[in-house]
Amino acid sequence: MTVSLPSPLPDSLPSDPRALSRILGNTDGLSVWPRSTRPEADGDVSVNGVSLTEAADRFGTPLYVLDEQEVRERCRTYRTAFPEADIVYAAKAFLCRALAHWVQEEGLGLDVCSAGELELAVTTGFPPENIVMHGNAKSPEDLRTAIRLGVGRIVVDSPSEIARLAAITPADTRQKVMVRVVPGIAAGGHTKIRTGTDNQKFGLSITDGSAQHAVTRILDQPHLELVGLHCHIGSQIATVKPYVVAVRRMIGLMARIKDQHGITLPQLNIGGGHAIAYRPGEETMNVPELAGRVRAELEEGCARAGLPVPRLTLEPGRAIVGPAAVAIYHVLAVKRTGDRTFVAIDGGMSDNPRPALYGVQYAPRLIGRPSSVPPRLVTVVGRHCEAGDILADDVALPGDIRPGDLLAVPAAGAYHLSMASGYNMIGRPPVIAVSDGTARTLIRRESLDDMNRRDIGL
Ligand SMILES: Cc1ncc(COP(=O)(O)O)c(C=O)c1O
Ligand SMILES: N[C@@H](CCCC[NH3+])C(=O)O
Repeated sequence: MTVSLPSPLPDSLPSDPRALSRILGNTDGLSVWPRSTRPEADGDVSVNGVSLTEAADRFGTPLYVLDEQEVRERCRTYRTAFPEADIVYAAKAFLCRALAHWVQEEGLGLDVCSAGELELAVTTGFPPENIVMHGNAKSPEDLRTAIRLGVGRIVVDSPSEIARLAAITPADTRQKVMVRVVPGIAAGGHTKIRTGTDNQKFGLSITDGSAQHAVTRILDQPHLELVGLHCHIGSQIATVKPYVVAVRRMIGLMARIKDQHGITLPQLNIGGGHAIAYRPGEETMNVPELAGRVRAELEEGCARAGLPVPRLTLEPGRAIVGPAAVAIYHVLAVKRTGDRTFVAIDGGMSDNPRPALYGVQYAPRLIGRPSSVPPRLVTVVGRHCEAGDILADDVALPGDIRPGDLLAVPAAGAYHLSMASGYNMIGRPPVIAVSDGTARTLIRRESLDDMNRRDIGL
C-alpha cells in the first residue's frame, strides 16, 4: 500500500466545504469519504443526507453504510472516461442484489468468480451475456452454472479447463472464452495482490509459452470461440504505466497469434486494480488519465502491429465501491498498557481482514459528539482474539475518546464484507444504503440463530 502518515485530525469537521474537502481527501474526485459527506451539529456527520449517529442508533453497530449515489457516480466516471469500452464491475469487491442492480442500471457488466456470485446476479435480473466468469480453479459446479445460465465470456485460467468446458458446452452452441495471460508485470499494493508476474497462481505465462499453448488448444475445440485475451496485473495500483506496458505486451501476443493462426482476436480485457485512498493524502488512480494513455497505446500499438483495435474491457472493483461505504463501530474499551493507548471497537478482522492480511492502515474518526480535547496517538484495534487485529496504528483521536463513542471508518466498501468471516462468532454486520436522506437495509445483521442453524448438533 502507499504509506503516508495520517495528518493530525481536527476535533470537529469544519463547515467550509474546501477545508472539509482537504481533510476528507475529496479534492481529486476519488475520495476517502463519500462526496456527499457533510459535517452536522454536535460532531455528527451525514452521508447522502443520513446522520451516521442516527443510523448507528437505528441499525446498531458494527454497521456498513453504502452511499448509492457515490457508487453510481463512480460507474459514470468509468463510462465517461472509456466510452468505447465495456466496464465490468468486479463483484468480488462486494456484491449484493441492490449493488448488482445499480451497476446494471449504470450500464456496467459484471465479473464473477463462482457459481454463487453468478446465481445471485442472474436471479436479481442481471443479463448473463454481460457477465464474465473468472477463477484460477473453477469447480465443475461453477462451469456448469456458467453454461446453464449463459454467461457472456469465460476466462480460461488453466489448460485442464479447456477440455472440461468444451465437454459441457451444448452441441449446438459455442461458448465465448478468453485466455488469462500473465504479461510479466510487477504492480500492486502488496505482494499478495500482485498477479501480473510469473510464479503466482493466476493466468498463463507468455514467457514459458503456456498462454500460447492454451490459445492453440482452444482453437482446436469447435464448441469454444476464442474472442480475446485477458490480463489482470494486480490490485491497488495507483500509476498508469503498468497498464500501458500490459497493453503493449498483450498486443504483441495478439500479433503473434495472428501470425501463427491467421486469426484476429476482437477483444482485449485489461482487468481492474485501480487504487483508492484509504487515508487522506494517499495516491489514487486517475481514471481519465488511465483512459487517455491506454487508448493511445492501444491505437499506436495496433497500428504498428497491423491489427484492428480490439474492443476493450476493464474490470474495476475497489474503485467503484471502496470509497462509497463507511463502517461505524462503537468503542468498547480504552486502555493504556505498555507505552500505548488501545481503543478497542466492536468489530475488527471478521468484518475487515485487510489490515491483518496486508498490514494496511485506516483513518478512523470520532463521530457523534464534539470534543475540544487535543488529539493523542492511539492504536485502534478490533475485538478478536488475535494480536494482529489492528485497524489503525498511531492514529490521532481526541484525547477523551472513551467507551460508548462512535468511530467511523471511510473507504470501507471493497474487500471488507466480501471477505468477512465467522471468526469468534460475532456475526457479520448489516449493510444499509443511504440515498437522498433515507436509509434502507440491503443486508441484515447475521444473528446467532443464523450461525447456530448451520451446526446440526451431536
Ligand atoms: C480478474 C480480476 N478482475 C478484476 C479485479 C478487481 O480488482 P480491483 O478491485 O483491484 O479493481 C480482480 C481482483 O483483483 C480480479 O482478480
Ligand atoms: N482482497 C484484496 C484485493 C484482491 C483482489 C482480488 N483479486 C484487497 O483487499 O486489497
